[in-house]
Amino acid sequence: MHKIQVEDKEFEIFLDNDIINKRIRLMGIQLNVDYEDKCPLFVGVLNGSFLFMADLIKEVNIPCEITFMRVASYEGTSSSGQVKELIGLPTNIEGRDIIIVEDIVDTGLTLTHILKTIKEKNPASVKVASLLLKPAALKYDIDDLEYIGFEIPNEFVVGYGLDYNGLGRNLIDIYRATEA
Ligand SMILES: O=P(O)(O)OC[C@H]1O[C@H](OP(=O)(O)OP(=O)(O)O)[C@H](O)[C@@H]1O
Ligand code: HPA
Repeated sequence: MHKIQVEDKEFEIFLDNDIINKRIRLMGIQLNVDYEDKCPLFVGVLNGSFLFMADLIKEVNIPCEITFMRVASYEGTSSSGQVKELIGLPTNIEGRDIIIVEDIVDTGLTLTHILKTIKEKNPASVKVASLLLKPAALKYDIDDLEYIGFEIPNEFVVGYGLDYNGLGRNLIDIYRATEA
């Protein structure tokens, strides 16, 4: 089993880059079908979504626009319970079809906050594309989670944009912590 160390934590390989890219290709195909004849605005949630957004958008061949917002709630491996909006939405989104792009939905706190902010601005529609979802960790009901790459167990993961204390985002594969 391929193991790595990030700061004080040991991780083992969980999803390799090949599997991630195959799944993203399928997600792109689904988006091309669902948004045919539309021009959606992809809203990436920084920092974690930057690699997923880059790879997903390469699979999208309909007209579309891309923007980013930045929020933060995690300290180490746990949610602080508060979502800080560090960079807000720069674009007028009234009447637009919005696709929020997240790397992971864990407790759902971040997404709940983002959905509320976005819906207040009267978009035509809002859906979420998240590479990862931890169903067992969800504490909020989220109806708009339309495109999920992988449902994963309630374990801390790192790599492919996801960090542990700011480290590990550059790993091309996704790893899981070997212990809590
Ligand atoms: O469902 P939740 O429990 O809210 O967790 C999910 C959020 O946590 C991570 O962001 P983080 O706050 O760590 O910021 P980052 O994207 O800069 O890593 C991740 O990118 C999601 O946005
Ligand atoms: O498992 C995780 N890993 C990295 N960042 C996260 N943010 C929420 N859950 C996670």
